[in-house]
Amino acid sequence: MPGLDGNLIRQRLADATLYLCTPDRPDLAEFADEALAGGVDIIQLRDKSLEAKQEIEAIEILAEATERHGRLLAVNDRADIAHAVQADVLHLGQDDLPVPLARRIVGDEVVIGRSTHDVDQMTAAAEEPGVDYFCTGPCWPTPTKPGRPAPGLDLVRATKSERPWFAIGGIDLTNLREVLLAGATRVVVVRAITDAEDPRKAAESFKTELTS
Ligand SMILES: Cc1ncc(COP(=O)(O)OP(=O)(O)O)c(N)n1
Ligand SMILES: Cc1nc(C(=O)O)sc1CCOP(=O)(O)O
Ligand SMILES: [Mg+2]
Repeated sequence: MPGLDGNLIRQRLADATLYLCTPDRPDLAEFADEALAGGVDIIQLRDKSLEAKQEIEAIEILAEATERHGRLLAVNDRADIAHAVQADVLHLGQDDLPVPLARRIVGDEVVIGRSTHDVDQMTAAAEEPGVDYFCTGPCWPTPTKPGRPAPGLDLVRATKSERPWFAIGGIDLTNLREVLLAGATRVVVVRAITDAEDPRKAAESFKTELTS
């Protein structure tokens, strides 16, 4: 099955407001289905404990769900896996593959995103050729990324870009308003949906606030 056309991927990215990263879990198919039904626009398998074979198996579960819901599938860190599974999105942090090298592997159709943690990184990601979107964070220190210092909402306030960008880190339904007031219009979350008793309802609540 061929991957999605790059223009369609970029259109979906432009419209995306809610991005979910999830580890593998026993109920991954059902969880992804609920989160996507609730309005998650992009879903990424983020699980550092998996070997490549298990990672691909989990990504294939997400691929089935994102295709059915017409949403985007993201792969973290691994350009080779993103290419092999025909993912829509590859996400790269500051210590991951340089963007030009990743582009050689995934080609031009796939959207590439970057993590940024200070104003210099954010400014670079807003300009760097080959970057389609970037994230700024963490907004608050988060156990999901232990040891990563949080630039906080000051970085969100400093961010201005024509490129789509997402705030990340420690965001939940109790502080989402603050993130939006600081200037973000898109967010990435992990625990706020992965730990929710009802992931569909949690995603719906995010979407309601993000789109109102
Ligand atoms: C959408 C999104 N934003 C940020 C990250 C973090 O990337 P990175 O800094 O490379 O850290 P790891 O996730 O690889 O631990 C992300 N994965 N996705
Ligand atoms: C994976 C990740 N990257 C971050 C960054 O700042 O780049 S913060 C983060 C974890 C976000 O998890 P939660 O929503 O559970 O706080
Ligand atoms: Mg990474």
